[in-house]
Amino acid sequence: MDARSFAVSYSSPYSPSSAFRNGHHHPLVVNVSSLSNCKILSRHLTQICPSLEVVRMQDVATKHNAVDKESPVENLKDGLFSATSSHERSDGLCFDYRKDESTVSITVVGASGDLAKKKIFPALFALFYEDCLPKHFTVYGYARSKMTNAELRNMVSKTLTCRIDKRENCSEKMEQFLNRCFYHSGQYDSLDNFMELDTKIKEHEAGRISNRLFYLSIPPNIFIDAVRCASLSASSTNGWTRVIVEKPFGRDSESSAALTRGLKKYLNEDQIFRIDHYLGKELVENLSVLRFSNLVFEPLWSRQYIRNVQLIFSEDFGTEGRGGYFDNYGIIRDIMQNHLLQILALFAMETPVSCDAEDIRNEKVKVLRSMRPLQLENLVVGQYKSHTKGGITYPGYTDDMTVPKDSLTPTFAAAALFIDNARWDGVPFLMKAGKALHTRRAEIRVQFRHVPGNLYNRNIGTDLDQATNELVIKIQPDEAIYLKINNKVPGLGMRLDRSTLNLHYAARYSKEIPDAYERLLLDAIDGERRLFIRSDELDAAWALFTPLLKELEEKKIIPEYYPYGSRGPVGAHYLAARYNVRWGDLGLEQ
Ligand SMILES: NC(=O)C1=CN([C@@H]2O[C@H](COP(=O)(O)OP(=O)(O)OC[C@H]3O[C@@H](n4cnc5c(N)ncnc54)[C@H](OP(=O)(O)O)[C@@H]3O)[C@@H](O)[C@H]2O)C=CC1
Ligand SMILES: O=C1O[C@H](COP(=O)(O)O)[C@@H](O)[C@H](O)[C@H]1O
Repeated sequence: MDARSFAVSYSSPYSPSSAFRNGHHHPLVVNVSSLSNCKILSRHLTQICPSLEVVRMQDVATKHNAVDKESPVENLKDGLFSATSSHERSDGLCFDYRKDESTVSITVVGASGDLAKKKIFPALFALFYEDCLPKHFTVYGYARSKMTNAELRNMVSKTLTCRIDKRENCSEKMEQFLNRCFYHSGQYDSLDNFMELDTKIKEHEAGRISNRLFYLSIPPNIFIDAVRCASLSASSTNGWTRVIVEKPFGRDSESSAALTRGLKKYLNEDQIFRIDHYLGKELVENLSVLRFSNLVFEPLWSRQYIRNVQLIFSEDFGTEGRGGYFDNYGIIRDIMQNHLLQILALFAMETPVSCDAEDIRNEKVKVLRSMRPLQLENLVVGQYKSHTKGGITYPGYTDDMTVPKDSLTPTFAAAALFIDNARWDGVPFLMKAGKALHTRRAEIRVQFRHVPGNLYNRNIGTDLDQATNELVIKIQPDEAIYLKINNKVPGLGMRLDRSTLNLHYAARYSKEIPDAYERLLLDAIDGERRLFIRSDELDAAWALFTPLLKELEEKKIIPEYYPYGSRGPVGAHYLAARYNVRWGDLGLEQ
């Protein structure tokens, strides 16, 4: 940061406009107390001066020595950002100051792989298309495969799509994006190869402040090698360096702790962004909004009114090509211990002090630590077998060439979990996750208690369960939030039926819903950690599943076989019935 910068402490009475109107032709460097203040101020600034570029400088001053020692910004901490504009306006509100503009270099480690092609490059392009990426950004693909820049661009171009609702300038934008993508071939454990990458990155940084994001899109056995080399040979010397780590974060408490120890040899906890892409899904992000910004839900959100909660994940395809990875993990580690448990924690946590990452993650950890470790008697496991339907034969799990023929790895699991705290005592949280089932969906179902002394019991019939309210949060596909209520059928008689108050996203919002990876990548670039998993959360999550996973493997529990494309093992119904629960996704009306 240049010595001509000046600092202003942001508190609510401060008006950013005064600083501009005073005619300062310097970068405005503002110390704000929190990320949300930072965002509010940033909005104010850009309203006053639309051509202004606001750049967060988080971590710059504190972590590295590159800040000019004479600079008044030397001691500023989190929330620091600078504002610069490239266009001077005639009213003098804006100024031209480019020297301290920062760059963001995003390296996709494992760029030749499935996730990079399917999710990461398309998400980066979508962010670019929406003008969400910083002005000076560059993307690097890194992997062992030999490729030229042109070959990487060609590979990436095949998976880029534009928003359906905004197709203008699509091919032009794609070309601009691809021109910012470069490839470097190297080994994941080579300090020299990462040094070469560093040289390339520096060329593009052209002396600006350097911020670097590494996305580890590689198998977990090489995470530490890659982090060691990236950190020692290619981390930023004057800006931030962050690493997005993909799951799996180990396969039990011990291996997860070892991975964390390995990562922390080279990184601080706040440089590690453990991704759980379900946290980036629109309806999962909306869960807290639904609970904490609507008076009608939060008072009902406890054992007093809620009978059970169901977290359901189902896919209508098998492991298809990922059997080698999957067989070492199974559905409990692949979906339950992370995606479904994260949703459960958000669903059940107490009101956080604020929306700041640490406040939310503190509450999630408390929920996880209040849970009983999963017991074998509360678990049903299944594995899909081959099935022929309509002349087509669908393969069984062990038909996959990469899966051992005698594999007992579960591709389906149903579990009953309990939170032993005052709010949720005795409420079963039922999870169900499976591959090769009859449908693809992810949803949360909240079944409420019966209405005490219901005046209308006579008009409902004998099945009271069918008449209780159910709130469904449909995460995917076809996002929706709907509440099942009882309603009088219009007419002279008094007959009740089940109706639905439905917030169907496609009907309500014309804007296309961004992919989870877009939100998460943007957050990682912004240094927003709210949707990433902290190490103590991870430890608490593994503590719930590790003893059971060991028992399953030691006892060689045989899964219940279910046909490809079916509704899964019947054992899941018995498990639910033990807690007087009926799975909400299997009824006639869903
Ligand atoms: N694919 C998906 O849908 C999802 C993936 N993930 C996680 O994301 C990460 C990446 O996944 P994905 O892209 O599917 O992985 P891939 O198996 O496609 O591997 C990515 C790249 O890593 C390199 N690689 C693969 N195996 C090895 C090896 N044994 N030793 C060294 N390098 C290797 C290859 O690049 P090269 O040979 O060119 O070096 C490959 O292109 C994994 O951790 C995975 O668990 C998480 C959620 C979903
Ligand atoms: O993490 C994973 O998620 C996918 C499902 O993600 P979705 O966003 O398509 O619902 C799953 O297929 C995969 O097995 C798992 O590793």
